[in-house]
Amino acid sequence: MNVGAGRPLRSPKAILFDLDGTLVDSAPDIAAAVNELLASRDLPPLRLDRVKAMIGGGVRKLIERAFAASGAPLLGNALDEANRVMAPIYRRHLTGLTRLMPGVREALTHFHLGGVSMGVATNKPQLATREILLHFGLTEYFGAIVGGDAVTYLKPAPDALLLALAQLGVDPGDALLVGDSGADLGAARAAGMPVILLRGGYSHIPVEELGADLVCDSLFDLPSAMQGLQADA
Ligand SMILES: O=C(O)COP(=O)(O)O
Ligand SMILES: [Mg+2]
Repeated sequence: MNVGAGRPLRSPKAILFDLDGTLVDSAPDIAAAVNELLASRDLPPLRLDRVKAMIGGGVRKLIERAFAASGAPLLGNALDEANRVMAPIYRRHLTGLTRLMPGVREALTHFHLGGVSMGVATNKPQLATREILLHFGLTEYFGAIVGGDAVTYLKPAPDALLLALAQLGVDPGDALLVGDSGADLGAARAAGMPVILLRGGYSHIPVEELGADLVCDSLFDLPSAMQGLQADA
């Protein structure tokens, strides 16, 4: 565990959540969007597990990885153009196949009742993020919702986390990030926040190997895992 991480890990003033792979299992919708884009270029579909490993770096990075994996890498203007074509496709595949990750409502209710401020900091575009949270009736839990297009640099840069915390009025040292990937880990470290990573998300590296302050099986376990931390941790 990181020095100084103990108190905000046990009783943070604010918790920021990643979206894809943390609050929602959105990979089936994202794969549907990617495969529709690939089909429009006469390329065969990618399997869900392959697309999962491409999620977490924003939509442009997803497209870049998908075309590279399909043997048709895109660079510069061609990637920009594919990104433009993807935008309306992506918006049609936000909630049809997407489900909440286990324990989301329980964890959000728990922290809400405990007076903890909450926000979302994701590399997914802002409007898509809002639409998904609205679909699942979760918007009201969050005092800040920051998407990847609301900041200059995506996670692992700290920008989205710092903007969300500024909106919540909480210092990074009093807050905690819950995520599923190396991008989340990097962003939290750059922002000076402790980080809990969940198993079962979209990290292509086992989360135990990423160096988080704590690793949990799911959001079901999060409150008890936090309470179980030693007072002097
Ligand atoms: O759009 C993505 O790459 C997913 O973003 P997230 O894991 O930061 O929510
Ligand atoms: Mg994620």
